[in-house]
Amino acid sequence: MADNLRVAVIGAGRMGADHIQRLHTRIHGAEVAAVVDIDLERAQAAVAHIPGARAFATAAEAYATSVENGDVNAVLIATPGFLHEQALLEALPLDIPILCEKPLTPDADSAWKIVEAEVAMGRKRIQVGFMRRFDAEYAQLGGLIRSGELGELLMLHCRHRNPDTPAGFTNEMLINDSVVHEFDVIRYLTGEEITSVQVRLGKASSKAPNGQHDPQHVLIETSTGVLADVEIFVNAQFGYEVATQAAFEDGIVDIGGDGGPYLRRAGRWGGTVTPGFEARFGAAYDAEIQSWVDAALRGEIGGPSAWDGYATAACCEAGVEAQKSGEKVAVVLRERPALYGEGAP
Ligand SMILES: NC(=O)c1ccc[n+]([C@@H]2O[C@H](COP(=O)([O-])OP(=O)(O)OC[C@H]3O[C@@H](n4cnc5c(N)ncnc54)[C@H](O)[C@@H]3O)[C@@H](O)[C@H]2O)c1
Ligand SMILES: O[C@H]1[C@H](O)[C@@H](O)[C@H](O)[C@@H](O)[C@H]1O
Repeated sequence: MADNLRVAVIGAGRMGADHIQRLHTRIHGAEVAAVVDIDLERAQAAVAHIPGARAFATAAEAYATSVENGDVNAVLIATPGFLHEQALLEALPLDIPILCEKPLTPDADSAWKIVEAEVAMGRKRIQVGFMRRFDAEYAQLGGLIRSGELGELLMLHCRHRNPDTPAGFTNEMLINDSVVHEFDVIRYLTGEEITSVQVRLGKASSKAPNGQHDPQHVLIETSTGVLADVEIFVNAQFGYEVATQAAFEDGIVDIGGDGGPYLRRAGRWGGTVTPGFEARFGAAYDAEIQSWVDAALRGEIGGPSAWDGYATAACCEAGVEAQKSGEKVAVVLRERPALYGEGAP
């Protein structure tokens, strides 16, 4: 096993660039060896300040000789979600560690193909970028749920608000690019699979680009009947907010509220609004990628697996169907392969 991960980052857009920076400056045991972007100039700009790193327009070129000679021994996929299936099927046969940004893929069938390909290899190579599992407050809430000190968890009320959406963000992506985080974190917090999803469309914001009905109200049920509601509001203008209130038999817990300094100045009080996911989850991304690197150097994965990617993709598929029908749609999962063990998600 290598003592250093030499990572090829596929996709140098907003998230890829953030991961490149983190791998280059803050993560121990890893370096950026190659950056691939269909926009070659963007890849070149991304490697300009990283000695030894090379830029390519396609993953195939980056893998061609460099995997064989050890120049590249890990892959981080940060292309848009609808391209992950192709990127994963190209990277998996290399039999090297893969961090795939969420979603694994946007729908259940394509995600299952990835699970099948990994199962055929016989070892877990894919970690999915559900970084909320590495956020300190979500981890504390998970600890409280598992400890039982507030009794049983009964309900979760989730707010997921983004300032605006990038070009090409579709109505389906409110579910399979955004609510996919809640699907994963609800599974992680409760330790249960999700059994149904319903979506209610109410009054829409005039700020939502054509084709998007924003906000939406998503109702989720887990296998023991924990109910979660999510306000997904991706053109909320004011800033970024991801917060959850958990109702227990013996108490209420809030996480993700505005933090930071509370300022009083010139007759006013308040603080600053979080502008985006980089600021809200910066520490969680660092912890997530460090965990991936540490585990990869031991030949393991250090976070959510392809099974988690598949289970959430099945929820997304149900959610997209529910957007259209307004009905409660059941989430039916295939049998969990032995490779992914048993027990909590
Ligand atoms: N975990 C999180 O909180 C979080 C935050 C943002 C984005 N993401 C995820 O990261 C991924 C990328 O999102 P983004 O916001 O950076 O998107 P983006 O559009 O900013 O960047 C995507 C990049 O991929 C490149 N690209 C497109 N097709 C390519 C191909 N075939 N080969 C190589 N490069 C190609 C584009 O040129 C672009 O530079 C998505 O899966 C998204 O869901 C996760
Ligand atoms: O890709 C982004 C990212 O995953 C953010 O964490 C989420 O808040 C956004 O809704 C999504 O579009």
